[in-house]
Amino acid sequence: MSGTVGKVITCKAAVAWGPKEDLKIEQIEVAPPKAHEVRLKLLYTAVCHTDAYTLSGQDPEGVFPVVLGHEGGGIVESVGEGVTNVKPGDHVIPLYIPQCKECKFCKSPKTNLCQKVRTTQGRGVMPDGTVRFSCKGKELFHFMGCSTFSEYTVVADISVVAVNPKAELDKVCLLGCGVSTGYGAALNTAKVEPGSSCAVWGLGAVGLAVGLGCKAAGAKRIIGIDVNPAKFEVAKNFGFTEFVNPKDYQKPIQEVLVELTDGGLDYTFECVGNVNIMRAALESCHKGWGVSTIVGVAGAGQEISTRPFQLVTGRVWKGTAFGGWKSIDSVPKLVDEYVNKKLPLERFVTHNLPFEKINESFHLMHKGESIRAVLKF
Ligand SMILES: NC(=O)C1=CN([C@@H]2O[C@H](COP(=O)(O)OP(=O)(O)OC[C@H]3O[C@@H](n4cnc5c(N)ncnc54)[C@H](O)[C@@H]3O)[C@@H](O)[C@H]2O)C=CC1
Ligand SMILES: N[C@@H](CCC(=O)N[C@@H](CSC=O)C(=O)NCC(=O)O)C(=O)O
Ligand SMILES: [Zn+2]
Ligand SMILES: [Zn+2]
Repeated sequence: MSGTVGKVITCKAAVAWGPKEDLKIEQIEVAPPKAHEVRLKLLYTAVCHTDAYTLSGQDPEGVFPVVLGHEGGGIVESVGEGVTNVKPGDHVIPLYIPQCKECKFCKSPKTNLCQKVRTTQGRGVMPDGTVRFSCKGKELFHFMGCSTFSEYTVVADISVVAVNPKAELDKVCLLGCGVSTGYGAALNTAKVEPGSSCAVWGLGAVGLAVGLGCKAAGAKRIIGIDVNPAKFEVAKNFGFTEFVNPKDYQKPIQEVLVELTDGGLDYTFECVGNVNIMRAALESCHKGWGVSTIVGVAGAGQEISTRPFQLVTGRVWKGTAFGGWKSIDSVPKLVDEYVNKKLPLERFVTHNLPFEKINESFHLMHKGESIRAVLKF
């Protein structure tokens, strides 16, 4: 049995003390897991745009001080009473959408949005309403049920899954959010069909993973749209067949795309988090059957709009969270897809950095220079 079991662990974490501030590397205390909780030692984490969104102060659920992070890979250090799904030593991925298998959402095949701990998770606390982190005498909030920007974290047992130990954690950590989300948006939410035409706004990790999903589904045309043309060369490696930069056109991008595709696309995806692009993506869809999927997360107070006629005439507006994957059932299968060389996670890793350089990872993302920077503890 490990010498840390049942004890408070002091370790390194990147603390967000307030919105818009750089994260600060601090020594924090991590309490032992309570019943139905698991304490993990994270080995790797990456930064998703949603971490930056919450840090920007635009997230209505954002609370500070907080330990952000939700794309991670690690090893179970200890488990609380009643935990049966994982054990110390297991290689695991924390899950921001849990799967309790008991709530009505879990029992429905129509959704992956388990609601068992959603309320407490949104308030930044564990299911019993308390936190496991402290620093300099102050309590720190949890984030998205994961808080992977810490060497050790505590999560609910339904928010963690064991994966094939042969899979490198510095790659499969990406399945905790961005890659799974984009891939599933195409396969599960939109259900892209063979021979179809697709367009994806935002060629970050999420949008590039949509490209892989569209390709896996047999799409014929996959158009990548970004205002940073440096993304186009990279995206050729993710199934994209052609590219459009909205800055190259005077007219609305939906008009450009409808002309380019003989009346519109079969499937479009918004992976930026901009409500004007969400509208353009819907209006770029083909009359009668085009499906537009919102993946990006828009800031507090933002609303989408379009003429209802767009829907009356057969376009469909959808959205996806974690690509529609029921997390505990699906993440181990996605890990196996990586191990079997079907899902090329290594293509998303543009930088490997020590954990202490986490602020650089945010800067690289904002400058459009990284797809994912994987941080090593
Ligand atoms: N629904 C869900 O479950 C999830 C949603 N997200 C959201 O997906 C979005 C993308 O996340 P990441 O790929 O991590 O971000 P990222 O920052 O790596 O990529 C965003 C891309 O959008 C491009 N972009 C920015 N403005 C644009 C514009 N006006 N037109 C076209 N392209 C533009 C950027 O150049 C960049 O390539 C974020 O909003 C994030 O919060 C992320 C993960 C899960
Ligand atoms: N807290 C935000 C909502 C943020 C959001 O939409 N999150 C996505 C995941 S983004 C991952 O990187 C999501 O899955 N949402 C489902 C959920 O139940 O939160 C707000 O309050 O607007
Ligand atoms: Zn559930
Ligand atoms: Zn994310």
